[in-house]
Amino acid sequence: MAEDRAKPCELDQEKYDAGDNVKIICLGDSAVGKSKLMERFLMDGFQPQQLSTYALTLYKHTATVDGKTVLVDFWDTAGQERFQSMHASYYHKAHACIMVFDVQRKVTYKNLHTWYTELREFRPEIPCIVVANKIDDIKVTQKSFNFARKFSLPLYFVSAADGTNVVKLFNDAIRLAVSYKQNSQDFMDEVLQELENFDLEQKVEDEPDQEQHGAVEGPAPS
Ligand SMILES: Nc1nc2c(ncn2[C@@H]2O[C@H](COP(=O)(O)OP(=O)(O)OP(=O)(O)O)[C@@H](O)[C@H]2O)c(=O)[nH]1
Ligand SMILES: [Mg+2]
Repeated sequence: MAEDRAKPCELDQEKYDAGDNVKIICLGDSAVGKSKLMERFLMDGFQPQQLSTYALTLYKHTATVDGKTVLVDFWDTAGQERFQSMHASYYHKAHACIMVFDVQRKVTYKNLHTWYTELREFRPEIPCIVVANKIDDIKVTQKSFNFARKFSLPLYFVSAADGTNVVKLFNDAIRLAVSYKQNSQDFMDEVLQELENFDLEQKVEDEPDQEQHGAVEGPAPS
């Protein structure tokens, strides 16, 4: 097993052009739970392969979309906050992006702007899902996070710790990636529409009249 892990992974970008292979990248500050989310989803058969490049993990996954087998490469990285940006090759030929923040740390939410700006520099059109992770520990509502709405991005409330919405998140990300590769926006529209009516299942409901206030980024109490 140790031998497998030690093997460098072949970074052959050409393979992403082939057939039904898609590349999905994960962005977000350190410790928001990117790796834990991937591990949660891929637990029954994931194969992390350490690349020779530091701190980059490639998770291989096989999915079935509309009866067809799709090979998915999930790209995960660590410690970006030290460099504040990713190398261009990380974005190269990505078909979808999962952008994670930690609902317990506001700074990780604020930094979504930086991540999103960089993503769009390299990949202006790929589907991007915003992920509010760690909802197991805290009561949150959709209204608290306007970023996704502002950019018309789907927003998922998840927990890598208890598994809430993790399978849905990754399956939808895969479908979006495949859909993007096939040059169709249909599934993106479907997801956005579905999430418009998305209620935080069994989570706290806000009073209806708070809905119009939107953002919660008020000044910190002195
Ligand atoms: N309560 C709770 N803790 C979580 C959840 N997901 C991750 N964590 C914890 O958050 C910490 C960071 O998780 P990682 O998955 O390593 O974070 P990361 O985004 O991969 O961080 P880097 O690799 O440094 O970029 C760990 O201590 C996890 O146990 C979650 O859903 N709920
Ligand atoms: Mg990590």
